[in-house]
Amino acid sequence: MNNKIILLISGKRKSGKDYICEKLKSLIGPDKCDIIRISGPLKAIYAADHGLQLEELMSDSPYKETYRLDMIKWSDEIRAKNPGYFCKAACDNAFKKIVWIVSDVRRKSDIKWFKETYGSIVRTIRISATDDVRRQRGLVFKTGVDDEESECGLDDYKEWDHQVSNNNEDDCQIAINTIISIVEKF
Ligand SMILES: Nc1ncnc2c1ncn2[C@@H]1O[C@H](COP(=O)(O)OP(=O)(O)OP(=O)(O)O)[C@@H](O)[C@H]1O
Repeated sequence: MNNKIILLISGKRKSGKDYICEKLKSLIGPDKCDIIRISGPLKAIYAADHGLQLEELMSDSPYKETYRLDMIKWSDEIRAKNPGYFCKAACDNAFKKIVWIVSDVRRKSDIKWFKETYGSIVRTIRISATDDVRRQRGLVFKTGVDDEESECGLDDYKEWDHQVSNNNEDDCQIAINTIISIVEKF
């Protein structure tokens, strides 16, 4: 089954990327749609390289935070040599579905790789929420995370196909409707 559309989702921490992506997947249907995380194989490769437990790295445990900074540095070194390395690994490992939702697009090089690889079926979507709302959802600013490329690399990107807000349930519903109508056009 070939992809008909690939949605690249970007947003700051706690903007609600996972929340919206999970809703989209259940509305479109898991038989037609899957969520891809570029950080999925990244964490698996990092864990294997460093003798760590992948399950703990993937969960929301304090353990994950301990390695977050080092993982960013390590992956930046790999990306410097091959910018699409982790994007390709994520796609290679993904189930073939009509709709792929890539839920953690963080860099201009991620968008470039997807557009070069998949062309016109790629749509870019930026989700935003105010700083207050993000803090209410548990965001605590971390130097070395929130001021790094992995978090800020797309702040000045201007070519989003669609931009949606997710400050509350009403916003979320509008965002979902907007994205579903994009998918239905394909
Ligand atoms: N529209 C919404 N209504 C209610 N709760 C929401 C909404 N959007 C997100 N949340 C909640 O806010 C928290 C953060 O959302 P989520 O994990 O989806 O953000 P994220 O952008 O994926 O964050 P991170 O980049 O840190 O993984 C979660 O607890 C989620 O349930």
